[in-house]
Amino acid sequence: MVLPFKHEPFTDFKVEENKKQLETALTAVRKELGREYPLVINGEKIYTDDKLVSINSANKEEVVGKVSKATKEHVEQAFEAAVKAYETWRKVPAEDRAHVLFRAAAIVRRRKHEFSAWLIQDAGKPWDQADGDIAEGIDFLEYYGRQMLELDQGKHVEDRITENNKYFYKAMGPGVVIPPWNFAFAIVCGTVAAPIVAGNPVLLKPSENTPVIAYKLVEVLEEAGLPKGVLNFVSGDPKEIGDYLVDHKDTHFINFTGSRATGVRIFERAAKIQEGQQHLKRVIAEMGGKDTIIVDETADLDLAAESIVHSAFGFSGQKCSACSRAIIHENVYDEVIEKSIEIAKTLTVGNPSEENVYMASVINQTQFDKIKNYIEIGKEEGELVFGGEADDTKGFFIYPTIFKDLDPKARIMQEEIFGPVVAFAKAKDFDELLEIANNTEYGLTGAVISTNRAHLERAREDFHVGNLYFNRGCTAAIVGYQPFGGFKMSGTDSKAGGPDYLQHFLEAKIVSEQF
Ligand SMILES: NC(=O)c1ccc[n+]([C@@H]2O[C@H](COP(=O)([O-])OP(=O)(O)OC[C@H]3O[C@@H](n4cnc5c(N)ncnc54)[C@H](O)[C@@H]3O)[C@@H](O)[C@H]2O)c1
Ligand SMILES: N[C@@H](CCC=O)C(=O)O
Repeated sequence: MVLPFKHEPFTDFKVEENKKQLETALTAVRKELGREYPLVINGEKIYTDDKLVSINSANKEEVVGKVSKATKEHVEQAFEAAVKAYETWRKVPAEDRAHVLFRAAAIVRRRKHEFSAWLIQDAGKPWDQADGDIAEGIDFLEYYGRQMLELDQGKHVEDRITENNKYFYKAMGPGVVIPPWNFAFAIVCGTVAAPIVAGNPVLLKPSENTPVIAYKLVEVLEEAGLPKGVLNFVSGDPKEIGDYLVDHKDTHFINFTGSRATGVRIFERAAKIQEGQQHLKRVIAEMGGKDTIIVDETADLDLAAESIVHSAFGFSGQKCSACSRAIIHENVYDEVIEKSIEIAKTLTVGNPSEENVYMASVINQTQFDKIKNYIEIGKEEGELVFGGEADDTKGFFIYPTIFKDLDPKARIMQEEIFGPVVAFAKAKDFDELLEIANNTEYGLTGAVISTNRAHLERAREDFHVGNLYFNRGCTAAIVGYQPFGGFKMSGTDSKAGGPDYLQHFLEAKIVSEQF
């Protein structure tokens, strides 16, 4: 008997005891910085000479950890282990598989602050964002465990006289999980836990930016009782092993989350049948966003400004769901911009290890340079009304940046920046607000701030995004409450944390017996 799913509560760091616990965890984690981590193949820990070096993006000198790099030979060994493990793991009762996830959730919950501390170091997340990321990871474990118990019952189909029909779900075979760095615990946890609880062994290739926290998850699942070979940790350079993982004949599914460019590449490659391959690969590709908040003339303007600013600048805009476009009715345009600037002025930028830092550094030099370049493009395309500063002397810091008066077709209105930059444009009526909101190739999240019921109902039908929010920001979906995934070039709309997600990793079978 498991309790009904409820999402993990967030930690209130205004409570002195909670604050102390996180500070203690940060001190403990600092003592571990610079350690070396192995690959894990068939339960064996393998240290290689060649390493991925993960650095603290807020302090470039600080090495978080050095993680072994898999070669193609390691990947081959991992496939062998996964193929072998499939024969036994798929026959382990669903209840026992679910219990591995529940035990893992309990382990992470007990060590929550330690995991947050690792995320603060490895991914540059401020305290509240790190805490939210870990809570989401726990939610995925709890939610997918319960989903598996439910799906294990199969679905009802009809019988005729002297006939018995059973419709049930079975595992599909080993697969590959390729996550991004920005939800370095939650997304890794969810994209690994779902196929595993469904009975499929996994090869996990973490992001090269955040391999340490991914390794910590592998340790937890091992401690929770996951048999060897079911989760193989093959960190490495995607240029060396990425295609090899995707193309492999034993890959049954690729559970990818990341940029549009990588997702499309994987989607195309996975379609090609390799020698010895006897199945079609499934691709789950959750990709980028160019997410929009629209504000009509009836809106609560304080709510509008709050929603835009926090959706745009939370975790420095490094969320696929981040608001990077604000489209405002012309009657309230100036006021919403003024209010947004006033809120943006209050945001603190600094080292995420410190308390009360709202925004920290962006993940690496490449992202820093890319965002800076977009700020220069924005200066050509619109008017810079707030921020625009960047400083990479110690870490990769970009300050909250607001542009106004953009043409909807401008590059900073169309291309994913993945940084703390939001662009405002004006529209004359609700039709135009919606038209601009829909005019990108992405379709991930969006929000409408309005008190007009007809406008909200119109948006429900015509605002073409996978996650649409009314009178709130467009980030922070909760597992089991707002399943997550986008339309158009934002991906395959797999709806992570939703009731249909596990079916991506299962095959439905019918057995019909005649008496
Ligand atoms: N839709 C969602 O749910 C969602 C969630 C989080 C992030 N994202 C998107 O992810 C992007 C940011 O993440 P990123 O910078 O890590 O993306 P990325 O595409 O650079 O990398 C994602 C993963 O793909 C791997 N990879 C890179 N090249 C590969 C190749 N040729 N073959 C196989 N794997 C390869 C990387 O090592 C990493 O593990 C943004 O576009 C963001 O919007 C989407
Ligand atoms: N699920 C997260 C976004 C994940 C992508 O970066 C949200 O809803 O904000």
